[in-house]
Amino acid sequence: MQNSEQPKSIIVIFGATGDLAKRKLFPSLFRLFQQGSISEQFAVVGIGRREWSDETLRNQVRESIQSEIKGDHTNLDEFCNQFYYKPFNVTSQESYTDLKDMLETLDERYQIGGNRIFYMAMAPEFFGTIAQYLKSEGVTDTEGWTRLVIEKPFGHDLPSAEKLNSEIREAFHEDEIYRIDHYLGKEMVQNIQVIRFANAVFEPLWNNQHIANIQVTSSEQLGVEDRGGYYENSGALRDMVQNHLMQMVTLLAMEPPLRLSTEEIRSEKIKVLRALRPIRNQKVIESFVRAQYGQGTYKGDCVQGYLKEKNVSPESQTETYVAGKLLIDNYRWAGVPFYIRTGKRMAAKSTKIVIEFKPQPHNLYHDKVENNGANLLVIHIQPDEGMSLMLNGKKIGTTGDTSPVNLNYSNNGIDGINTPEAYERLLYDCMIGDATNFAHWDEVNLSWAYIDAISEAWDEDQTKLPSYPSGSMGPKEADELLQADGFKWWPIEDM
Ligand SMILES: NC(=O)C1=CN([C@@H]2O[C@H](COP(=O)(O)OP(=O)(O)OC[C@H]3O[C@@H](n4cnc5c(N)ncnc54)[C@H](OP(=O)(O)O)[C@@H]3O)[C@@H](O)[C@H]2O)C=CC1
Ligand SMILES: O=C1O[C@H](COP(=O)(O)O)[C@@H](O)[C@H](O)[C@H]1O
Repeated sequence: MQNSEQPKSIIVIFGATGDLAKRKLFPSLFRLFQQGSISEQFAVVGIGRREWSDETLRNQVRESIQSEIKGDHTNLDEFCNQFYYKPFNVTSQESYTDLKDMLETLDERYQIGGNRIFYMAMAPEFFGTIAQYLKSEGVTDTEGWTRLVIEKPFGHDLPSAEKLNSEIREAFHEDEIYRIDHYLGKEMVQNIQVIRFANAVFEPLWNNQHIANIQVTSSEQLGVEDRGGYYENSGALRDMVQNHLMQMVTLLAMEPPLRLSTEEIRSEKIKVLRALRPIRNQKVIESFVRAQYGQGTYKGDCVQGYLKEKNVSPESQTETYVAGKLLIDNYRWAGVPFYIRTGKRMAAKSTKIVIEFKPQPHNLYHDKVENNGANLLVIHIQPDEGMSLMLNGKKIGTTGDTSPVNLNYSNNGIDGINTPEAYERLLYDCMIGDATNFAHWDEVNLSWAYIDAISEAWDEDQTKLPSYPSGSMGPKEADELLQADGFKWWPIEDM
């Protein structure tokens, strides 16, 4: 990645002693630094309660980079020396005055011009308090720009998201708020728009005349690991569907924006969410399947079911798997189901989008093959990145039969390097003030409204949660969801 603009700013990380900072933020900042994508006029201030010194934080940053980034570590010391640490409890108002003084000193030292990013890498219950103290104690009062980066989850449901939003809006304008959805930083998620809007062959077919259904799968092999406490209050619906899967659906379904500006793109995505057919009560039960992983296998080893995981109630009704059918009530998509599914402890770690085109009105080859293979466009989000187009060709030989042909394009080998980490792009976008790949409040609001109706129906439904064996692709109920419409899930493991 080569960026022409070299933004300068102080990045204040609330939660710098935590897991996210260590695994994602420090390595991403280092990559940007190494590429020259951020100017040398930057400083990072880490905050946590631990009584660390600047030196302790710098050592942590160094270790995190050495373990996360293989290869070139040139300029690592230079990079680490621009990190500073301030221990305080974020609920203590007085500490913000010291923070303000510290930032002013660093601003002067590195000639940053008052630009500040406040990154909330902490539990969400602190977001509102931090934002309010940043404002009341004058930390946001600078000559330059100030931006707030908010990690997920953005609320637990619509009312809590509204409350959080109104708290942070007292201190920051909407255009200063960057709500992270790390899927929006993934290479191939960003490529959805390009595939659609830069190819004359796809856009004319991108509608209910030609598309039979769209399937979005994001499966994981890992279980909840040590996040049982968080996951018990979340479940797959809130953890993955409300944000990542809904975002992918909006990108697939949106109309072409007037231009590629943040406002125009967001406006089209919001229209998709507004067009979602609302579902309640029995309709939820018919359109959405939830399930929990049971005992099974993971990479050949026997693993326990969800109910035996750490910090999980043995009676838990929390879903670790969701499959659902969304309908979008507009001219383009009337009658086209968007099927989504996500789960933990599934057969593969994979995120893929399959666009299944309608069959031709008449099969000229009916005397040789009853049905030609379906034409599929597959967008490979991860772990492999690329796309493939499943067509039909003539079977080699004299029979004249048709046979499937797979046109495959893979990003993976192109530059011989991995594509940038999602966090790397998103941090850079925030520094240059590009909010396109962050969620606007209206998107969050509309997706919570849709999700809340599902959780309400599930809360009232007394039926026992179906189980699926760890290492499988989910429960049979998810297959039945598509069979009822005459479709099937396309296998994602071997596409
Ligand atoms: N980890 C990940 O991969 C992902 C995390 N997220 C989100 O990012 C956020 C952070 O997650 P994660 O890093 O895993 O969490 P951790 O529990 O690892 O870290 C929490 C951080 O908050 C700090 N902290 C807690 N209470 C206070 C306080 N009162 N005052 C000051 N600092 C405090 C801790 O510092 P100390 O202990 O020193 O006080 C620590 O640095 C969460 O919102 C999570 O949902 C989102 C996606 C992925
Ligand atoms: O946001 C989350 O995403 C991860 C999956 O992310 P991916 O980039 O590895 O696909 C998921 O494991 C986690 O539960 C969820 O909070």
